[in-house]
Amino acid sequence: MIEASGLTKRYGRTLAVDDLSFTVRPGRVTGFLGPNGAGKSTTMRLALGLDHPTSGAIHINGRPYRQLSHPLRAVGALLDPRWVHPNRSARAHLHWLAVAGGIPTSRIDEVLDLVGLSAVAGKRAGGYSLGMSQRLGIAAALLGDPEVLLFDEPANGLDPEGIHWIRTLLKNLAADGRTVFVSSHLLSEMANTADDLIVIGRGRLISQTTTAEFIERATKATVLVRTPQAERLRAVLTQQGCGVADQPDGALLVTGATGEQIGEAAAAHQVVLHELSPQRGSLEEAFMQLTGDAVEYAAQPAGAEDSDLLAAGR
Ligand SMILES: Nc1ncnc2c1ncn2[C@@H]1O[C@H](COP(=O)(O)OP(=O)(O)OP(=O)(O)O)[C@@H](O)[C@H]1O
Repeated sequence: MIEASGLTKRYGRTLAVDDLSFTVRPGRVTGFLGPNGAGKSTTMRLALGLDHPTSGAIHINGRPYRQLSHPLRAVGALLDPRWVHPNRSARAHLHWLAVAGGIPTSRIDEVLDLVGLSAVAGKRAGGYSLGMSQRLGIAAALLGDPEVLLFDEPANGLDPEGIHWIRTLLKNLAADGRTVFVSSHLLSEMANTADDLIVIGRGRLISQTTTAEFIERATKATVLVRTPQAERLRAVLTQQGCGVADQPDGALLVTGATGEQIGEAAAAHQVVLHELSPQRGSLEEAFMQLTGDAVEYAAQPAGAEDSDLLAAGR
């Protein structure tokens, strides 16, 4: 369990984390979402005792990180995959961590196997790709077989097969009863993996819900209607309090009623329908609607990557 209460971190004039309160429960994957610069990494660093809150607190299993008696066995974290000494092999790096953390060295081969690095475990980490470094970082996080796991953007640098692998791993870790807290600036990545979502923007909490509720609430349901009697239907629906917007091709986009309700209203007023199709906003739209005003860095459209465009709320 991870609990933040009134967590605040100020760097000079920047309020990186602003009065955040949330709970991350065991047995579930919790996605920690927000555009670039929202304060996700800062929150994770505060959780791991790598920085001090300006005010408020973040506790792991009821205590601040620094007061945990066996921190490596209680919490595993992947923050920056590139912090490994470049001349050290994956095996040597994990050996060093195991000895320092009082973890049996027999665990090294288990975690190397788990992350698929056994074949390259003797090679120097400086030659690893970003994806391999991510896997080594995840191996290090799992070394102490911890109950609580924090991963900062774990899919960074992974290819599609690697992304699928990390999704399955996160779900399995949660199914074991662990607390799994994973940051990402991409909602699409989290929507398939996370059971719960904590969404922040400019350091503040925007929403904490289950992923299903978030999607349901944030995507505004609309119904696309085609009829040769558009004016008549518009009058009927407007009278019932629906929103009706004209589409360039003559169709109507209706809000405030389900397809069923629109169909029944049309039948009651003898309006012929040619099409009645419920629309669902995309997850990215939902995320952008929620975080659009909370964007720290607005990317330039020219040459910007998709992820930057998303983060910039475009
Ligand atoms: N050590 C620091 N000194 C000064 N400002 C900092 C420091 N660390 C973070 N910040 C600022 O705090 C804010 C939040 O940054 P943070 O890295 O936590 O966001 P993030 O959500 O993790 O973003 P990203 O997705 O880009 O990693 C940003 O404005 C950042 O510039």
